[in-house]
Amino acid sequence: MSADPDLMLRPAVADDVPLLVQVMRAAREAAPMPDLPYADREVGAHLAARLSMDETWVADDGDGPVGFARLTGTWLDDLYVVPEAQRSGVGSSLLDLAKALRPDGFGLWVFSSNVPARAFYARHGLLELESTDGRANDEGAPDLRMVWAGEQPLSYLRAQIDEVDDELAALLARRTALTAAVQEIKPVGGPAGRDPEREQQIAERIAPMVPLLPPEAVQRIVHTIIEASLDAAATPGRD
Ligand SMILES: O=C(O)C(=O)C[C@]1(C(=O)O)C=C[C@@H](O)C=C1
Repeated sequence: MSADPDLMLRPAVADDVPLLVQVMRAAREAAPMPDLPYADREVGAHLAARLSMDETWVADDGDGPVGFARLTGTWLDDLYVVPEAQRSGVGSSLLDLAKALRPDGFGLWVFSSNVPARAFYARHGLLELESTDGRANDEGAPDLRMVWAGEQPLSYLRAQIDEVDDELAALLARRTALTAAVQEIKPVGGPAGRDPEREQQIAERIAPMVPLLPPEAVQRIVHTIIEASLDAAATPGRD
């Protein structure tokens, strides 16, 4: 649907903050997501403090804010539209603005339960890249990281792959060192003398944490890592 012709997108000012708190609260209460775990005063103080650090944009229909978006350098941290103005193009206008302001792409977190918001972002070309059990967010509710991969999506996604590969390399280094340490106290005699039962337990324990891979694939990866680590531990002068 096309947006209200009177709709204006403008940078937020300090006077907007109390109304933005109301927009956020109304939007959250109407959506299938956890309640906001803060008082209005705390939300207002946070938004006010972020005004000078982030880019906060208000969607104003002439009678005041009906939605707003808050962008950091790489995240769309808030995008809220009051229930009465939803499905009228306000959210799309704010999201299009975010894309124009961050042509290299951005990420956002959405609660897994918020199926309408996930569908809205998917319709606008965002990808779901990661899910969590919610332990790390203030609401303790499962969430998803979605990204808009920007105008050069291959570059954006490759940069994300490089970041994850750095983490994988660090984990691989730690794990290889642990396999070598176990060999010091309980030699299995190199790749030939492995403990298949223990390796099976490891693969079965972690497979559910990698739902996008079949359990057999996780098992192959675990075995490959252990084999290579045992090889390295048995090869003098590698470290
Ligand atoms: O847990 C052990 O007994 C180990 O030797 C460690 C380890 C591993 O790296 O996880 C290595 C070889 C065995 O086949 C099983 C597991």
